[in-house]
Amino acid sequence: MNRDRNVLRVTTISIQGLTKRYPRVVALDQLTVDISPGVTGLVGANGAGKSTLIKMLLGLIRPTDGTASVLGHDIRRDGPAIRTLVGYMPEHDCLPPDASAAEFVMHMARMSGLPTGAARERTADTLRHVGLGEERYRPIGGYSTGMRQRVKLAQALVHDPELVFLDEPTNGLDPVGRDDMLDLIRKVHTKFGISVVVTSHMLGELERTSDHVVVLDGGRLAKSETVTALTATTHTLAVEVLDPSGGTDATETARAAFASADLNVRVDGRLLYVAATDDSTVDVIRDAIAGHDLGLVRLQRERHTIAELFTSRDGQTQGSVNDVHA
Ligand SMILES: Nc1ncnc2c1ncn2[C@@H]1O[C@H](COP(=O)(O)OP(=O)(O)OP(=O)(O)O)[C@@H](O)[C@H]1O
Repeated sequence: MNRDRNVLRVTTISIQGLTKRYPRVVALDQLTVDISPGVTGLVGANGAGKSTLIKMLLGLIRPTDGTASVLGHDIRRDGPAIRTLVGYMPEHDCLPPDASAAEFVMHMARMSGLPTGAARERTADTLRHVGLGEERYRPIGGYSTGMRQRVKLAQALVHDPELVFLDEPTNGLDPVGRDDMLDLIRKVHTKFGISVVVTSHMLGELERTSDHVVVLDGGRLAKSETVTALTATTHTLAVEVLDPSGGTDATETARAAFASADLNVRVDGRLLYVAATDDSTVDVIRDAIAGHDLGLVRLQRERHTIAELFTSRDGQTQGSVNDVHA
Protein backbone atom coordinates (compact mmCIF):
# COMPACT_ATOMS: atom_id res chain seq x y z
CA MET A 1 0.00 0.00 0.00
CA ASN A 2 0.94 3.61 -0.33
CA ARG A 3 3.45 3.05 -3.01
CA ASP A 4 4.02 6.79 -3.36
CA ARG A 5 3.96 7.76 0.33
CA ASN A 6 7.69 8.53 0.17
CA VAL A 7 7.23 10.99 -2.66
CA LEU A 8 7.43 14.50 -1.25
CA ARG A 9 4.47 16.25 -2.84
CA VAL A 10 4.00 19.97 -3.16
CA THR A 11 0.56 19.61 -4.68
CA THR A 12 -1.87 16.76 -4.09
CA ILE A 13 -4.57 18.09 -6.40
CA SER A 14 -4.19 20.44 -9.32
CA ILE A 15 -7.33 21.80 -11.00
CA GLN A 16 -7.50 23.97 -14.13
CA GLY A 17 -10.70 25.42 -15.56
CA LEU A 18 -12.77 22.48 -14.28
CA THR A 19 -16.41 22.80 -15.32
CA LYS A 20 -19.48 20.58 -14.94
CA ARG A 21 -22.60 21.67 -16.78
CA TYR A 22 -25.93 19.93 -16.25
CA PRO A 23 -28.89 20.78 -18.51
CA ARG A 24 -30.35 23.20 -15.97
CA VAL A 25 -27.38 24.25 -13.87
CA VAL A 26 -23.64 24.84 -14.00
CA ALA A 27 -22.54 22.83 -10.95
CA LEU A 28 -18.88 23.83 -11.28
CA ASP A 29 -17.74 26.80 -13.30
CA GLN A 30 -14.14 27.20 -14.54
CA LEU A 31 -12.56 26.19 -11.23
CA THR A 32 -8.80 26.64 -11.04
CA VAL A 33 -7.06 25.88 -7.74
CA ASP A 34 -4.18 23.81 -6.32
CA ILE A 35 -4.49 21.82 -3.10
CA SER A 36 -1.40 21.01 -1.02
CA PRO A 37 -0.80 18.12 1.39
CA GLY A 38 -2.46 18.53 4.81
CA VAL A 39 -6.09 19.09 5.75
CA THR A 40 -8.08 21.21 3.31
CA GLY A 41 -11.56 22.45 4.13
CA LEU A 42 -13.83 22.72 1.10
CA VAL A 43 -16.65 24.98 2.14
CA GLY A 44 -19.77 26.26 0.44
CA ALA A 45 -23.53 26.51 0.83
CA ASN A 46 -25.80 23.67 -0.30
CA GLY A 47 -25.50 23.35 -4.07
CA ALA A 48 -22.15 25.19 -4.26
CA GLY A 49 -20.61 22.25 -6.15
CA LYS A 50 -18.60 20.46 -3.43
CA SER A 51 -19.89 16.92 -4.04
CA THR A 52 -19.70 17.38 -7.81
CA LEU A 53 -16.06 18.41 -7.50
CA ILE A 54 -15.19 15.38 -5.33
CA LYS A 55 -16.91 12.95 -7.69
CA MET A 56 -15.05 14.45 -10.66
CA LEU A 57 -11.72 14.23 -8.80
CA LEU A 58 -12.41 10.54 -8.13
CA GLY A 59 -13.07 9.99 -11.85
CA LEU A 60 -16.69 9.01 -11.11
CA ILE A 61 -18.27 11.71 -13.29
CA ARG A 62 -16.75 13.33 -16.38
CA PRO A 63 -16.04 17.05 -16.51
CA THR A 64 -17.69 19.08 -19.26
CA ASP A 65 -14.52 21.10 -19.58
CA GLY A 66 -11.13 21.64 -17.95
CA THR A 67 -8.56 19.31 -16.44
CA ALA A 68 -7.38 18.11 -13.04
CA SER A 69 -4.88 15.70 -11.57
CA VAL A 70 -4.99 13.90 -8.23
CA LEU A 71 -1.68 12.61 -6.81
CA GLY A 72 -0.22 13.08 -10.29
CA HIS A 73 -3.01 11.12 -12.09
CA ASP A 74 -5.25 12.65 -14.73
CA ILE A 75 -8.92 12.47 -13.64
CA ARG A 76 -10.19 11.81 -17.19
CA ARG A 77 -7.83 8.89 -17.86
CA ASP A 78 -6.78 7.44 -14.51
CA GLY A 79 -9.95 7.15 -12.38
CA PRO A 80 -9.23 3.53 -11.28
CA ALA A 81 -5.61 4.39 -10.29
CA ILE A 82 -6.86 7.42 -8.34
CA ARG A 83 -9.41 5.32 -6.48
CA THR A 84 -6.74 2.88 -5.28
CA LEU A 85 -4.76 5.78 -3.76
CA VAL A 86 -7.70 7.78 -2.44
CA GLY A 87 -10.39 7.05 0.17
CA TYR A 88 -13.93 8.42 -0.13
CA MET A 89 -16.53 9.00 2.56
CA PRO A 90 -19.74 9.88 0.70
CA GLU A 91 -22.22 12.37 2.07
CA HIS A 92 -25.24 10.12 2.03
CA ASP A 93 -25.74 6.99 4.07
CA CYS A 94 -24.58 3.96 2.12
CA LEU A 95 -24.32 1.33 4.84
CA PRO A 96 -25.96 -2.12 4.79
CA PRO A 97 -28.18 -2.29 7.92
CA ASP A 98 -27.87 -6.06 8.39
CA ALA A 99 -24.07 -6.27 8.29
CA SER A 100 -21.85 -5.43 11.26
CA ALA A 101 -19.19 -2.71 10.99
CA ALA A 102 -16.51 -5.42 11.15
CA GLU A 103 -18.10 -7.36 8.25
CA PHE A 104 -18.71 -4.28 6.11
CA VAL A 105 -15.26 -2.70 6.56
CA MET A 106 -13.59 -6.10 6.04
CA HIS A 107 -15.58 -6.43 2.79
CA MET A 108 -14.39 -2.98 1.65
CA ALA A 109 -10.79 -3.91 2.53
CA ARG A 110 -11.05 -7.07 0.40
CA MET A 111 -12.65 -5.05 -2.43
CA SER A 112 -9.62 -2.77 -2.42
CA GLY A 113 -7.45 -5.79 -3.18
CA LEU A 114 -6.00 -6.63 0.26
CA PRO A 115 -5.43 -10.37 0.96
CA THR A 116 -7.66 -11.84 3.70
CA GLY A 117 -5.12 -11.72 6.54
CA ALA A 118 -4.03 -8.14 5.85
CA ALA A 119 -7.64 -7.07 5.33
CA ARG A 120 -8.63 -8.51 8.73
CA GLU A 121 -5.73 -6.77 10.45
CA ARG A 122 -6.38 -3.40 8.74
CA THR A 123 -10.10 -3.68 9.54
CA ALA A 124 -9.44 -4.21 13.26
CA ASP A 125 -6.87 -1.39 13.38
CA THR A 126 -9.02 1.07 11.46
CA LEU A 127 -12.16 0.43 13.51
CA ARG A 128 -10.14 0.92 16.67
CA HIS A 129 -8.69 4.21 15.37
CA VAL A 130 -12.14 5.61 14.59
CA GLY A 131 -13.29 4.67 18.09
CA LEU A 132 -15.57 1.67 17.45
CA GLY A 133 -15.15 -0.99 20.14
CA GLU A 134 -17.25 -4.09 20.84
CA GLU A 135 -20.22 -2.57 19.01
CA ARG A 136 -18.42 -3.30 15.74
CA TYR A 137 -19.87 -6.82 15.89
CA ARG A 138 -23.50 -5.58 16.06
CA PRO A 139 -25.63 -4.89 12.93
CA ILE A 140 -25.15 -1.34 11.61
CA GLY A 141 -28.95 -0.87 11.49
CA GLY A 142 -28.92 -0.28 15.28
CA TYR A 143 -26.11 2.32 15.25
CA SER A 144 -26.40 6.00 16.20
CA THR A 145 -25.60 8.65 13.57
CA GLY A 146 -22.17 9.20 15.15
CA MET A 147 -21.35 5.49 14.92
CA ARG A 148 -22.51 5.33 11.30
CA GLN A 149 -20.31 8.29 10.40
CA ARG A 150 -17.37 6.46 12.00
CA VAL A 151 -18.05 3.34 9.95
CA LYS A 152 -18.15 5.48 6.79
CA LEU A 153 -14.83 7.02 7.81
CA ALA A 154 -13.31 3.60 8.55
CA GLN A 155 -14.22 2.22 5.10
CA ALA A 156 -12.55 5.28 3.53
CA LEU A 157 -9.33 4.62 5.47
CA VAL A 158 -9.11 0.85 5.50
CA HIS A 159 -6.93 0.53 2.38
CA ASP A 160 -4.41 3.03 3.84
CA PRO A 161 -4.92 5.73 1.20
CA GLU A 162 -2.60 8.67 0.59
CA LEU A 163 -5.55 11.08 0.47
CA VAL A 164 -9.18 10.95 1.64
CA PHE A 165 -12.24 12.90 0.55
CA LEU A 166 -14.72 13.32 3.39
CA ASP A 167 -18.06 14.70 2.21
CA GLU A 168 -19.92 16.41 5.08
CA PRO A 169 -18.65 14.03 7.81
CA THR A 170 -20.27 16.05 10.61
CA ASN A 171 -23.76 15.95 9.07
CA GLY A 172 -26.43 15.02 11.59
CA LEU A 173 -24.06 15.04 14.59
CA ASP A 174 -24.73 16.91 17.84
CA PRO A 175 -22.07 19.42 19.03
CA VAL A 176 -20.13 16.84 21.06
CA GLY A 177 -20.23 14.29 18.24
CA ARG A 178 -19.12 16.99 15.82
CA ASP A 179 -16.13 17.94 17.98
CA ASP A 180 -15.13 14.26 18.27
CA MET A 181 -15.37 13.81 14.50
CA LEU A 182 -13.31 16.98 13.85
CA ASP A 183 -10.61 15.74 16.25
CA LEU A 184 -10.60 12.39 14.49
CA ILE A 185 -10.23 14.05 11.10
CA ARG A 186 -7.30 16.12 12.32
CA LYS A 187 -5.69 12.92 13.64
CA VAL A 188 -6.08 11.20 10.26
CA HIS A 189 -3.51 13.67 9.00
CA THR A 190 -1.26 14.25 12.02
CA LYS A 191 -1.05 10.62 13.14
CA PHE A 192 -1.26 8.72 9.86
CA GLY A 193 0.12 11.27 7.37
CA ILE A 194 -2.98 11.02 5.17
CA SER A 195 -4.00 14.23 3.40
CA VAL A 196 -7.66 15.15 3.84
CA VAL A 197 -10.15 17.15 1.80
CA VAL A 198 -13.20 17.69 4.01
CA THR A 199 -16.38 19.45 2.91
CA SER A 200 -18.68 21.44 5.12
CA HIS A 201 -21.20 24.24 4.94
CA MET A 202 -20.11 25.26 8.48
CA LEU A 203 -17.26 27.73 8.31
CA GLY A 204 -16.56 27.56 12.03
CA GLU A 205 -15.69 23.88 11.82
CA LEU A 206 -12.85 24.48 9.42
CA GLU A 207 -10.86 26.79 11.61
CA ARG A 208 -9.74 24.11 14.05
CA THR A 209 -9.53 21.26 11.58
CA SER A 210 -7.98 22.63 8.40
CA ASP A 211 -4.62 23.99 7.32
CA HIS A 212 -6.13 25.49 4.20
CA VAL A 213 -9.62 26.55 3.14
CA VAL A 214 -11.14 26.58 -0.35
CA VAL A 215 -14.50 28.37 -0.55
CA LEU A 216 -16.91 27.64 -3.42
CA ASP A 217 -19.82 29.91 -4.22
CA GLY A 218 -22.25 28.94 -6.97
CA GLY A 219 -19.69 26.60 -8.54
CA ARG A 220 -16.98 29.25 -8.63
CA LEU A 221 -13.89 29.78 -6.51
CA ALA A 222 -14.58 32.44 -3.87
CA LYS A 223 -11.40 32.04 -1.82
CA SER A 224 -8.38 29.78 -1.37
CA GLU A 225 -6.16 30.60 1.61
CA THR A 226 -4.31 29.10 4.54
CA VAL A 227 -6.22 29.22 7.81
CA THR A 228 -3.27 31.09 9.32
CA ALA A 229 -3.61 33.85 6.73
CA LEU A 230 -7.39 33.92 7.07
CA THR A 231 -7.22 34.27 10.83
CA ALA A 232 -4.28 36.69 10.92
CA THR A 233 -4.16 39.23 13.71
CA THR A 234 -6.35 42.27 13.32
CA HIS A 235 -5.65 45.87 14.19
CA THR A 236 -7.99 45.68 17.15
CA LEU A 237 -6.95 45.45 20.80
CA ALA A 238 -9.24 43.84 23.37
CA VAL A 239 -9.02 45.43 26.80
CA GLU A 240 -10.62 44.41 30.11
CA VAL A 241 -10.32 46.49 33.26
CA LEU A 242 -11.48 46.41 36.87
CA ASP A 243 -11.80 48.88 39.67
CA PRO A 244 -9.50 47.76 42.55
CA SER A 245 -11.71 49.66 45.03
CA GLY A 246 -14.71 47.54 44.05
CA GLY A 247 -16.58 50.06 41.87
CA THR A 248 -18.75 48.58 39.13
CA ASP A 249 -18.40 51.20 36.39
CA ALA A 250 -14.75 50.50 35.50
CA THR A 251 -15.58 49.60 31.88
CA GLU A 252 -17.53 52.84 31.33
CA THR A 253 -14.76 54.88 33.03
CA ALA A 254 -12.18 53.30 30.72
CA ARG A 255 -14.39 53.86 27.65
CA ALA A 256 -14.71 57.57 28.45
CA ALA A 257 -10.96 57.83 29.17
CA PHE A 258 -10.04 56.11 25.88
CA ALA A 259 -12.46 58.30 23.93
CA SER A 260 -11.06 61.47 25.42
CA ALA A 261 -7.56 60.23 24.46
CA ASP A 262 -8.86 60.18 20.85
CA LEU A 263 -9.00 56.39 20.64
CA ASN A 264 -11.71 54.68 18.60
CA VAL A 265 -13.41 52.44 21.18
CA ARG A 266 -16.37 50.05 21.22
CA VAL A 267 -17.75 48.23 24.26
CA ASP A 268 -19.12 44.68 24.25
CA GLY A 269 -20.02 43.48 27.75
CA ARG A 270 -16.89 43.78 29.90
CA LEU A 271 -14.58 44.05 26.89
CA LEU A 272 -13.43 47.26 25.24
CA TYR A 273 -12.31 46.98 21.61
CA VAL A 274 -9.83 49.67 20.61
CA ALA A 275 -8.60 50.32 17.06
CA ALA A 276 -4.78 50.19 17.17
CA THR A 277 -3.59 52.98 14.88
CA ASP A 278 0.13 52.49 15.61
CA ASP A 279 2.52 51.11 18.25
CA SER A 280 1.77 54.01 20.63
CA THR A 281 -1.87 52.90 21.10
CA VAL A 282 -0.87 50.38 23.80
CA ASP A 283 0.93 53.14 25.75
CA VAL A 284 -2.06 55.47 25.47
CA ILE A 285 -4.33 52.70 26.81
CA ARG A 286 -1.98 51.95 29.74
CA ASP A 287 -1.68 55.66 30.62
CA ALA A 288 -5.46 56.17 30.50
CA ILE A 289 -6.05 53.15 32.77
CA ALA A 290 -3.33 54.20 35.25
CA GLY A 291 -4.63 57.81 35.21
CA HIS A 292 -8.02 56.59 36.45
CA ASP A 293 -6.65 54.16 39.05
CA LEU A 294 -8.07 51.15 37.23
CA GLY A 295 -6.53 47.67 37.09
CA LEU A 296 -5.70 46.01 33.77
CA VAL A 297 -7.12 42.48 33.51
CA ARG A 298 -6.42 41.85 29.82
CA LEU A 299 -4.81 43.62 26.89
CA GLN A 300 -4.48 41.51 23.75
CA ARG A 301 -4.47 41.76 19.99
CA GLU A 302 -7.59 40.21 18.48
CA ARG A 303 -7.51 37.55 15.79
CA HIS A 304 -10.04 37.16 13.01
CA THR A 305 -12.24 34.12 13.12
CA ILE A 306 -13.07 32.56 9.77
CA ALA A 307 -16.76 33.16 10.35
CA GLU A 308 -16.41 36.93 10.80
CA LEU A 309 -14.41 37.20 7.59
CA PHE A 310 -17.58 36.26 5.79
CA THR A 311 -19.72 38.60 7.82
CA SER A 312 -20.27 42.23 6.98
CA ARG A 313 -20.31 44.96 9.62
CA ASP A 314 -24.06 44.76 10.13
CA GLY A 315 -23.74 41.08 11.00
CA GLN A 316 -25.13 39.72 7.72
CA THR A 317 -23.14 37.12 5.81
CA GLN A 318 -21.93 38.50 2.52
CA GLY A 319 -22.82 37.73 -1.09
CA SER A 320 -24.51 34.49 -1.95
CA VAL A 321 -22.45 32.46 0.52
CA ASN A 322 -25.36 33.25 2.80
CA ASP A 323 -26.27 29.69 3.65
CA VAL A 324 -22.83 29.14 5.11
CA HIS A 325 -23.18 28.96 8.86
CA ALA A 326 -20.66 30.06 11.40
N1 LIG B 1 -26.72 14.54 -11.45
C1 LIG B 1 -27.13 15.81 -11.46
N2 LIG B 1 -27.97 16.27 -12.40
C2 LIG B 1 -28.37 17.57 -12.41
N3 LIG B 1 -27.97 18.50 -11.52
C3 LIG B 1 -27.12 18.10 -10.55
C4 LIG B 1 -26.65 16.75 -10.48
N4 LIG B 1 -25.82 16.66 -9.40
C5 LIG B 1 -25.76 17.88 -8.85
N5 LIG B 1 -26.54 18.76 -9.53
C6 LIG B 1 -26.71 20.18 -9.23
O1 LIG B 1 -25.43 20.78 -9.23
C7 LIG B 1 -25.33 21.76 -8.21
C8 LIG B 1 -24.19 21.43 -7.28
O2 LIG B 1 -24.54 20.26 -6.53
P1 LIG B 1 -23.56 19.59 -5.46
O3 LIG B 1 -24.26 18.39 -4.92
O4 LIG B 1 -22.24 19.40 -6.08
O5 LIG B 1 -23.45 20.72 -4.35
P2 LIG B 1 -22.88 20.63 -2.88
O6 LIG B 1 -22.07 21.83 -2.66
O7 LIG B 1 -22.24 19.31 -2.66
O8 LIG B 1 -24.20 20.74 -2.02
P3 LIG B 1 -24.81 19.75 -0.93
O9 LIG B 1 -24.11 20.06 0.34
O10 LIG B 1 -26.26 20.12 -0.91
O11 LIG B 1 -24.56 18.35 -1.44
C9 LIG B 1 -26.70 21.80 -7.52
O12 LIG B 1 -27.46 22.83 -8.12
C10 LIG B 1 -27.27 20.43 -7.84
O13 LIG B 1 -28.69 20.49 -7.89
